[in-house]
Amino acid sequence: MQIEALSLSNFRIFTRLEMDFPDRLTLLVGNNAQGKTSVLEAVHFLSILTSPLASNDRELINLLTVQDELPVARLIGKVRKQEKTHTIEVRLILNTIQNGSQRLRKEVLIDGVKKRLFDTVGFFNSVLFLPQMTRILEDGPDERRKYLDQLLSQAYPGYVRALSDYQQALARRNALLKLLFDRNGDPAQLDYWDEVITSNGALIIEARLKSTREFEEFFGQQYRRLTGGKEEIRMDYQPSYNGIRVKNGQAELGITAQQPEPIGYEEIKDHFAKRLRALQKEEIRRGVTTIGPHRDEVRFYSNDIDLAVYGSRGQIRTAVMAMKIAETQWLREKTGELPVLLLDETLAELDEQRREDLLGSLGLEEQAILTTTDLGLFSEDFAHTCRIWQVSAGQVTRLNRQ
Ligand SMILES: Nc1ncnc2c1ncn2[C@@H]1O[C@H](COP(=O)(O)OP(=O)(O)OP(=O)(O)O)[C@@H](O)[C@H]1O
Repeated sequence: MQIEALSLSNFRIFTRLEMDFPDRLTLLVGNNAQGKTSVLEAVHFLSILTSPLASNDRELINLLTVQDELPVARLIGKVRKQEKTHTIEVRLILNTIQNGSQRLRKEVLIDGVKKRLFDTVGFFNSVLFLPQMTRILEDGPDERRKYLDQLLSQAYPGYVRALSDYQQALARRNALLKLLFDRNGDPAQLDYWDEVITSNGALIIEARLKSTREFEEFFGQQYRRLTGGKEEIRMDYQPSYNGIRVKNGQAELGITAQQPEPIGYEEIKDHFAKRLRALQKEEIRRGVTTIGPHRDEVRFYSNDIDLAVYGSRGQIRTAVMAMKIAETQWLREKTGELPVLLLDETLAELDEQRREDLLGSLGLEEQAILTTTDLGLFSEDFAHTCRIWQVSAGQVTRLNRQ
């Protein structure tokens, strides 16, 4: 999998950008706040049609353009996949509706043909590493669920659709729970939404359980390698309907005793539905759905120590680096091709040995795009193997002939 060229208009700081990339290594050099990360963000956006850096897509539209009558940001990637070249075009269109408020519409075209968003996520694969991604391990369960969802959306067709249907149904079910409480209504009205929630929820949980187990192997190998064989990593997916709560890094028994983990779709759905029924009265009283994939947790343990609670800065940094390398390998297994690796300011965070390890393993097979404020972090030999672009105030200039 490769990206050959990128064209942006009105995306973030770029009113206009045209770039091309070689098969292997590209280095984006520039001072802070010039647009380097935004190039990586744009490439990754072509994979997952969302940005881990923005709370909503509107933020991605160039601020000056937002004043236009019909603001549009456009991203076009020429990508190579299974020996064929394709064009992915994404348009972010800010429509003003009757009451003056604005609504964002997202359109995707592959090779000039409009496609449904669900069908295009994961058409092109990339792995993005940002220094702030240590948050996946350090912050609350939301970050880890988001991480898993974005990873899985590239590998499992149908995952994004199940997630979107689940989220919509969840909002409707929560509204109905409140209504039933206020009006003392008939709880049988919940049956339809319970079916939608449990059928989509079971798909999501099944995919998450399965992929966590598969991914753990790749992750474990990389983590062992980066810690000189001293540390093991374990991932633990904890469905909320099992009633497990995690406190201070310890799994506690919650609403019910821990059930053996169901494995297949039917079993998960059945188990989830039973728990929902058992909790019905309580949920009507609280007006909220208390179990389901939106409340599930995934924990990471290094030598049985919960990294979110006890992980040192260095351990967490190493774990995230291992996680990203593992993602490329896991995605290769799922899709048959190596994804494009996007590394933002990665080297500044690493000690010299790890820096050399990483650079030594880069670009041998996959295509990688790296950013840096300091070209001095790279050896001359390494820099010679890269195409170097200078990024300055939303403009790019090619610095060498690579
Ligand atoms: N929607 C937008 N419209 C215009 N400018 C934006 C928009 N979103 C972000 N910016 C600007 O883009 C710049 C940040 O770009 P980016 O994060 O890509 O920089 P960078 O070169 O990676 O910097 P650093 O080295 O600090 O990470 C900032 O100046 C920011 O204000």
